[in-house]
Amino acid sequence: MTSASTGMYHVPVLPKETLAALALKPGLYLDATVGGGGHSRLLLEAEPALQVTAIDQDAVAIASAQARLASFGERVKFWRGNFAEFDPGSHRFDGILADLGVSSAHFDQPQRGFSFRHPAPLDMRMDQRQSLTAAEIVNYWNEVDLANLIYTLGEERLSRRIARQMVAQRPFQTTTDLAAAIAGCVPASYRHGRIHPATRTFQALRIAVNRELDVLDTLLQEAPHWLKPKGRLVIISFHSLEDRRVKHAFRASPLLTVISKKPIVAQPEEVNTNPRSRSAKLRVAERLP
Ligand SMILES: C[S@@+](CC[C@H](N)C(=O)[O-])C[C@H]1O[C@@H](n2cnc3c(N)ncnc32)[C@H](O)[C@@H]1O
Repeated sequence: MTSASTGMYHVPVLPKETLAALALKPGLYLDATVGGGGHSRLLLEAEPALQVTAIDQDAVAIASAQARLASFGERVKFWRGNFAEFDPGSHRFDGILADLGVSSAHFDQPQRGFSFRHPAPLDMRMDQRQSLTAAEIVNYWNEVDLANLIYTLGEERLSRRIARQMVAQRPFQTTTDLAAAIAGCVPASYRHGRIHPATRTFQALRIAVNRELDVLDTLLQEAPHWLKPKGRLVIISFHSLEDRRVKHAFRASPLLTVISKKPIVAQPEEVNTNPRSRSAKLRVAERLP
């Protein structure tokens, strides 16, 4: 699907696995990360007596999902904001889905600054109402804090060297300038590796700008309370920092029983057609009766 209004498109990962994990039935579901509406659409099509509350903090994503899900009318309600700040009021859900992180649509909008393949301001905010941007971190944080950030959130072993280079060459205006500086300070073997040498640093910046681990912790704490008895909580994550948190929170929650002992991953056919699925890990838990 390409939405005429926004051009946003997102192929949902683990589609069959997500539907199975949610154990769909007539009722109310929460899509905490509606994005382009791919997963919500699958849910709405699979079960005609199902309704969805759809959340996204990104205005472009909400507009795109509204266009994509328009045909379902009143069966979908939208809320723009961070899932960590969502208040369900008196509603309780039969299932909650969170497909974490950024969507391919974010990378398809070069001006948002998520990609180092196109020159753009160092932005990286999913919610453009917030004030912290990647430019502020890159241009104002001290070297030690930058190195720690790149090491912990990017799992980048050359974090110190990259931080030193960033401080020496700043201020940076654009994504491509920053990526070139990083590529220029790493050994040649690293430059010719499987991924671009700036990939992990960009991941770290994005996670920090959007406080992705903090808001995930809040969601993992709150979401079990938003479920009906036997309601399902399904989280799809894309790196080990997130997956570890999901695993531990599910185990530690007195309200949940773990359904997936091991994370569910994509089949080779899906990885071949949707590269984003390669690192997807789905975990599912159920609210105790
Ligand atoms: C991977 S995409 C979801 C794609 C969606 N499942 C689909 O099939 O189209 C993640 C979306 O969640 C949003 N998002 C990420 N973290 C969020 C948060 N803490 N609160 C609200 N929305 C968030 C992003 O803006 C993005 O649009």
